[in-house]
Amino acid sequence: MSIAKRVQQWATFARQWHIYDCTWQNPFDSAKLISRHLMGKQKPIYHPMIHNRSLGTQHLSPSPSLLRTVPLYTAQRTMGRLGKIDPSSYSQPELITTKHSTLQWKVDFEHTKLKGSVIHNFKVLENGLESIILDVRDVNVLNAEVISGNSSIPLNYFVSDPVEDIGAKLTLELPQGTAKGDLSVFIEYETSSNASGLQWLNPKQTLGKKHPYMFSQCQAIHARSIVPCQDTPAVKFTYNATVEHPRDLTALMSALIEKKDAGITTFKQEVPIPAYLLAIAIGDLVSKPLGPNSNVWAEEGIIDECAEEFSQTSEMLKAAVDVCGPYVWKQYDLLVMPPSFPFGGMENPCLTFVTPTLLAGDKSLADVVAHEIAHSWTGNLVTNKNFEHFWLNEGFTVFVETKIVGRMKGSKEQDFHMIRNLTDLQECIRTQLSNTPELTKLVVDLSNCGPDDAFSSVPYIKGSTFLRYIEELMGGPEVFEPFLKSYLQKYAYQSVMTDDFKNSLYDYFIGTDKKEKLEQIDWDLWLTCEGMPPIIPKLDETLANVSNQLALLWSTKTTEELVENAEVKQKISTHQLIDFLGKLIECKEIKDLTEKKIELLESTYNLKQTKNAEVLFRVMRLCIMAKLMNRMDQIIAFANSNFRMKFCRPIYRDLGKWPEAKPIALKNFESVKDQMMAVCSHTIAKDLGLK
Ligand SMILES: CC/C=C\C/C=C\C[C@@H](O)/C=C/C=C/C=C\[C@@H](O)CCCC(=O)O
Ligand SMILES: [Zn+2]
Repeated sequence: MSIAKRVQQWATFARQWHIYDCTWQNPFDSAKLISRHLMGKQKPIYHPMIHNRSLGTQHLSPSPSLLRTVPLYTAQRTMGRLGKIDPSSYSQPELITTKHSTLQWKVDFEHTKLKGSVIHNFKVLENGLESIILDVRDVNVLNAEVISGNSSIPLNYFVSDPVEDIGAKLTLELPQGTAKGDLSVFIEYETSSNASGLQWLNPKQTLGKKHPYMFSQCQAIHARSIVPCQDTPAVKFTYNATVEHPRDLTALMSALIEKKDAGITTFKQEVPIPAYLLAIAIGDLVSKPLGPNSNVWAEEGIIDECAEEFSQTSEMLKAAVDVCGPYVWKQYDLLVMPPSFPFGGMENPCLTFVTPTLLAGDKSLADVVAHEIAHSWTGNLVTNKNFEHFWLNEGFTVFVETKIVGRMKGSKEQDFHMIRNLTDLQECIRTQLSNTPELTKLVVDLSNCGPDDAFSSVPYIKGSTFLRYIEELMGGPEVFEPFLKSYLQKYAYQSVMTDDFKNSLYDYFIGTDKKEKLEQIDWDLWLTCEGMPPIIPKLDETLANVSNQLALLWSTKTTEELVENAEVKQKISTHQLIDFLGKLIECKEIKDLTEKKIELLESTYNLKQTKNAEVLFRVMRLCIMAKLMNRMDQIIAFANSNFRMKFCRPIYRDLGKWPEAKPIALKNFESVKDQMMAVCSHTIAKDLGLK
């Protein structure tokens, strides 16, 4: 029987029986490998197995007769734990790692595709490596070659069936006897027109209305939709890129610009980065300086507003250097994105992407920039090895962000910043995570869950609360900040797991008089318990007392009583207003929550005029809580004004729980979902029960 026929037979058999090889490949690949083994062409290093989530894994001898005697188990999900190091990646960094990548892209706005190639310079870690496994998602691979001196040898390659949320596995078969050491591979490919990591806007969808726009968002695992790669943060590589684009547009990347020449821009990133930090944006963009080695980029219509809103960027950078040590990325630019950008900010190196919903007019939301600056150390320099340890990126970043706030505005503001975060965390655990309490753990299990579905504020806020607790325990910032610097220095340019942090904390303090304090940290409680942080450190509540008091008044008094109350008219800061509204939403019961009360709220705090998205978001949620059908146009207009998930997910979730409003929400979602990035439409569809 020919190999092809045998493979076909095995593929059918393996699909039916849910058989996978030991690295959780898909049935077709397993079939191919098993057949090669039976034909004597494959060393028996691949052990077919049957996986079942509740029964675990059954190892099998690769004999069809034996396989037939195994009872039929139905795998509930075909994902399983993909790689040894990273459950969200097929790649095998323990065998081979990417050192440098050279990207060559032609941006095709007409077909909404990137077309081109990548050369990966790998380091092979074992003699006799048989294949390279890369992650891909909806990518059309056209050719693959191994480069040897001035010539190249074509490679056999095959792409597996895709697995939901994860994408597919690209296997490049290496020549026999491939030795340890350097190896370069050229891959020619094009992206799909609906690559999950890219967003294409037609001119009408931009501010200027004249030119198209394209941008990427690769975190957590969407880099694989724009380039075949080891899409795991366990691997870090430098890169060069040459991008061919319409002449009248500006191309930017998460790198330094080397040269711009008539529609061709070249970039270099000399600091090793994980694939999720690859980023590109192309549009009709202009810039304004924010400081030495720092500019803000945006469409011309908003550039002055952006420069004003983010004018504290240089001061924030200085504070961050004071906390974390030298800045290694040379440039710190901001790019203010179109409103469909799904996050508040993304820490793409040299070029942070931020949402235009930060443009409040009073710099009150610019702390997101402090957060993204902090990532220059926590996340970008010291990186989580896989997304189960995402708190090492985000918890540390929020911790440093609050220190930047503290250095710029004092300790009362710093602690209020933390308290506000805790209000948001409580809301998130009560609503978004109510059906998935396992995702409220600090370290999560992503074996059967895509990172986008696990994303929440838990790693951010529970993580930073844990660090603040440890800081207090060890003796405060004077003692802890030198440790933080040493941890960042020790693991700079590397990827880490929670145990690396734990070990370095012990190594640092074990020989000091703080040794006994270490024993008090209940790691299990903090890392694996569900719910709110088990211990809330003592925080200065001066500023929070005002928002607490207002939430209490507005939730317990009638509208008539409030009209007479002088306390509700006291002057409060924008942050106190945001926290007060957030706490009001969290109240178990709000007395007399009527149109009249919301109108009084709006007139008392000038809410009708506000352009602050955080304020507007909370007012819209209160309108939904009050079931004000006459405000539906305003609610939908807010939900359509931007597709930042922090805002539109809760709005859709709230509407989904209000029977009269649900059909309106569903209809609106259907009409706008194609303008959203894939991650946003995917998660909202899940929240609404459409997936
Ligand atoms: C425990 C969670 C595991 C993995 C999640 C990792 C990534 C998920 C993915 O959906 C990407 C997240 C990107 C976040 C970027 C910026 C955030 O800091 C924004 C926070 C929300 C906001 O302000 O809009
Ligand atoms: Zn972050």
